[in-house]
Amino acid sequence: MTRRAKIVSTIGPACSSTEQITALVEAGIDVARLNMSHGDYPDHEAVFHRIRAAADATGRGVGILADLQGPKIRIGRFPDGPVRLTVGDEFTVTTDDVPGSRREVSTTYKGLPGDVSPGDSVLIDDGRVALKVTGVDGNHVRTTVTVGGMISDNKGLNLPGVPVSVPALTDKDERDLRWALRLGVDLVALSFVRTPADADICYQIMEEEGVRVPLIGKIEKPQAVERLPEIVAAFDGIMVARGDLGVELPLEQVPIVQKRAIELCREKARPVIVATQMLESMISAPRPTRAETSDVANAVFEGADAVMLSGETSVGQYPIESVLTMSRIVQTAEEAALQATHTLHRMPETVGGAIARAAAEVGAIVHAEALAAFTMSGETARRLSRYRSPIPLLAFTSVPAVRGRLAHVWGVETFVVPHADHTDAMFAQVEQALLELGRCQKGDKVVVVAGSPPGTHGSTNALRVHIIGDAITVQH
Ligand SMILES: Nc1ncnc2c1ncn2[C@@H]1O[C@H](COP(=O)(O)OP(=O)(O)OP(=O)(O)O)[C@@H](O)[C@H]1O
Ligand SMILES: CC(=O)C(=O)O
Ligand SMILES: [K+]
Ligand SMILES: [Mg+2]
Repeated sequence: MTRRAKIVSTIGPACSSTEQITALVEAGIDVARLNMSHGDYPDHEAVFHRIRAAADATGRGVGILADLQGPKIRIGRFPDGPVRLTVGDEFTVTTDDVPGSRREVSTTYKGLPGDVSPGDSVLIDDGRVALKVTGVDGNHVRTTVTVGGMISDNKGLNLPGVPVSVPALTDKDERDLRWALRLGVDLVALSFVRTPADADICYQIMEEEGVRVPLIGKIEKPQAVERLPEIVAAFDGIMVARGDLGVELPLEQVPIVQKRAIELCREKARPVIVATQMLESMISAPRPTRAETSDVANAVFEGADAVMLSGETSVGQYPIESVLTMSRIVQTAEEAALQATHTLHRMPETVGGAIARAAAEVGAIVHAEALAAFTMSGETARRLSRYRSPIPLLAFTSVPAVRGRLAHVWGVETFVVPHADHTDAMFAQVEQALLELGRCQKGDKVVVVAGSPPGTHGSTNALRVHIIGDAITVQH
C-alpha cells in the first residue's frame, strides 16, 4: 500500500539546486514550502520553476506552499558577529537603528516599547535566550538576561502573553502574497493568526488578484488557541506551527493543541499539517531519535493530513534522508494502524457531506477498490478524505490547478481529466484512469461520487457503485 499522510518539505539553501529538488520529489515530498521569512523573490522563483519541472518529469503532483512571514518580530543585526548574553546582564532592545552589541540590539517593530511593561518576558530565537523587562524609556526597552546564550542576526523575538499591536498582514506579507499568487503557488499559509477575521484580509487580496487558493491558518499564538473552532472554520486548513507555539504557550500545551486541532479539522473537513522539529536531530545526523520517530508516527495515529520538515530539509545536512525516513515512518505507522479507522461521530451537515460519508461506508461494505470523487473546488475530495478510509481515494478534476491545491490532503491522489458533460462520461474517465494505471481489473467495484449537472459547484448529490467494464460497454 502507498503512503496516505502527506509530507511537506521546506525548501532552503540545503536543497534548492535542480538536482536536490528532483531528488526530494523522487523521495516523495507532496508539498514544497517556500518560507517567505527567508530568501528573496529571484531565489524563490527559481525554486518554484525547479519544483514544477521535477514534478512534471516524475509525473508526481507536488503542491507549492508560500508561507507568509506574518507579524513576526525580529531583532536587528550584529555587525561584529553573534554575541553571548550571560544571566544577570543588562540588555536593551531599541527601536532606534543601532548596530547590535553585547549591550543592545535594534528591532524593526516600532510598537515594542508601547506593548511591554516591567515584568514581561522577551524571548529570543525560539526561547533559547530570555530577558525580563525592567523598564521602558522612550524607544528603549531595558531588560535583564534571565536565560543566557548566543544571539545573532535577525533572530525572532516573542512576547508570550503580551497582546502585541502588530497588524495581521504586514506590508511585506501583502507584497509577498500578491507575488506568490501571480507566480501561481497552490497553497498559502498565514503565520501568527490571532482572529478568524485575519483570513478575510487574505481572501480579499486573493479576490483582487483573481485567484482563490486554499489558505492555511498557522496556530502559533495563544489567541488562536482560544478561538480554535472559529479559526478552523474561517480558514481552508490549519498548520500546528509548534515552533512558535511552544514559545508563546507553555511547552506542555503543544501536544494538547495538536490533538485538539486535528480533531476539529477532521470534523470540519479541513486539512491539518503538523509542523516543526519532527525529525530535528536529522539536521545534523543521518538517523532521527526514537522520540522523533514516535512523534511522526503519533501525528499519523492522531489523524494528521500531513507532517512537515523544516530545517531538516531547508538547512540540514541530510535533506533527502529526512524525507525518506519520514516517509518510511508514516507508511509503517499506517500499515499497522489504518484499519483501526478513525471514527468521526459528528453527523455531516450538508448534502455533499452526507454523500461523502455514505461513499466511505458503502466502499467498505462492497469492498471497493477505490473511492473516486469528481471535484472542481477540491471540496468533495476533502470531505471524503476526513473518513481516513483504507480504500484508495482518487480525485478527478477538470481544473488542473486543483491538483496542487489538494496536495496536502490526506490520502488524495488527483487526476486531471477533460470536462465531462454527463455522468456516463465521468464513469468512463474513472475506468480509463484505473485500467491504464493497472490499479483495477474488469469486475472490480469503485464508488464514484459526483455532482449533477457536472461542473456545478456544490452540486454533489450522486453516489454510484460502478463496476469496472460497464462504462466501456456503454460507450461501444
Ligand atoms: N534561505 C535561508 N537562508 C538562511 N537561513 C535560512 C534560510 N531558510 C531557513 N534558514 C534558517 O534555517 C532554519 C530553519 O528554516 P525554516 O524555513 O524551516 O524555518 P522555520 O523555523 O519554519 O521558520 P522561521 O525561521 O521563519 O521561524 C531557520 O531558523 C532559519 O534561520
Ligand atoms: C512552522 C512555524 O512557523 C513554526 O513552527 O513556528
Ligand atoms: K514563515
Ligand atoms: Mg512560526
